[in-house]
Amino acid sequence: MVPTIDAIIKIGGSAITEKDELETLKSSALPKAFDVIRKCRESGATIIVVHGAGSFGHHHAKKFEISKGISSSINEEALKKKMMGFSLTRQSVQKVKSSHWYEQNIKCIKYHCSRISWRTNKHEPVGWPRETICLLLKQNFVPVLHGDACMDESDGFSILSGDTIIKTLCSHFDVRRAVFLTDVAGVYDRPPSEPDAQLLKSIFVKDDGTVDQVIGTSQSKNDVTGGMLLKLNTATKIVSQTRGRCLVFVCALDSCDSCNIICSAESTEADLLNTQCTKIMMA
Ligand SMILES: Nc1ncnc2c1ncn2[C@@H]1O[C@H](COP(=O)(O)OP(=O)(O)OP(=O)(O)O)[C@@H](O)[C@H]1O
Ligand SMILES: C=C(C)CCOP(=O)(O)O
Repeated sequence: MVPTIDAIIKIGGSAITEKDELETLKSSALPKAFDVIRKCRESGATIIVVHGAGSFGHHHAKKFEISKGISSSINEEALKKKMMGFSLTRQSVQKVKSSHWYEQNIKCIKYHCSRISWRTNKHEPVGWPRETICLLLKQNFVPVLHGDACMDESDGFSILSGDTIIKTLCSHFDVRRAVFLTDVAGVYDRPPSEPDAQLLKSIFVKDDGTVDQVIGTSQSKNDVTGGMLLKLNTATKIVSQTRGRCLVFVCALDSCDSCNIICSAESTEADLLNTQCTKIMMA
């Protein structure tokens, strides 16, 4: 049986870390994330949490070019360096401390995206721990997952983003909402740092999976998973592959609307009119 998930929540690396500073958490952000998760649980929602890596993971992955995989002509010295980079990337992601998650009394289990549990081929997941996630949900735990450096069947190594994990979960489970919590209010028509950037309240996905709006994006200099562009591609794929059954939202972690967006079961257009977020849905 396909489990129904009320919401998959991405706690973005931009929201919980300083992406330009190596391995730096935003001290006030994790409590906010736990607050959101706790409130969703109190509302009775079945949720899965995926956290981003931010300044944990991306820096090492970039330095050692992990997402380029292992070239067939690589020499022994370069291979050694690559393997060290793979290991450092994975160790770095683990530093977004496991203990934080279960100390919060939310019944979360952080499930590491280990080499064995998630495998990719050409950077797309081909093996993942479906049964374990189903078992955690059945036992009323909140599975907490994250992206990582993974083994790739074609390229040796790959970088698997939490956003891609969410896309995979949405194509195998009956997910009603995917909510990306970041450090900005939603998707803007251009990078929010640019003058006159406008928040887009809605993005409509056409039958062919494309969107009409022209959206300019940028990404942090250390980002190896594509920044807002990957998020937008992921969001449109989720909406089109579920034929709009799963709604996607992008919203700020510190928005007072985030719990409403995640938990209110059937919030209407009108309910969301005054919320600061972007809703991505079928045209
Ligand atoms: N058009 C845009 N609309 C909104 N944000 C944008 C846009 N272009 C660039 N950005 C930047 O994208 C960032 C959010 O995307 P990012 O990929 O960093 O999210 P994340 O999921 O929080 O990060 P991570 O991948 O580390 O988990 C914001 O900090 C914002 O400045
Ligand atoms: C960079 C790594 C290790 C993967 C995490 O990707 P994210 O979820 O896009 O932050």
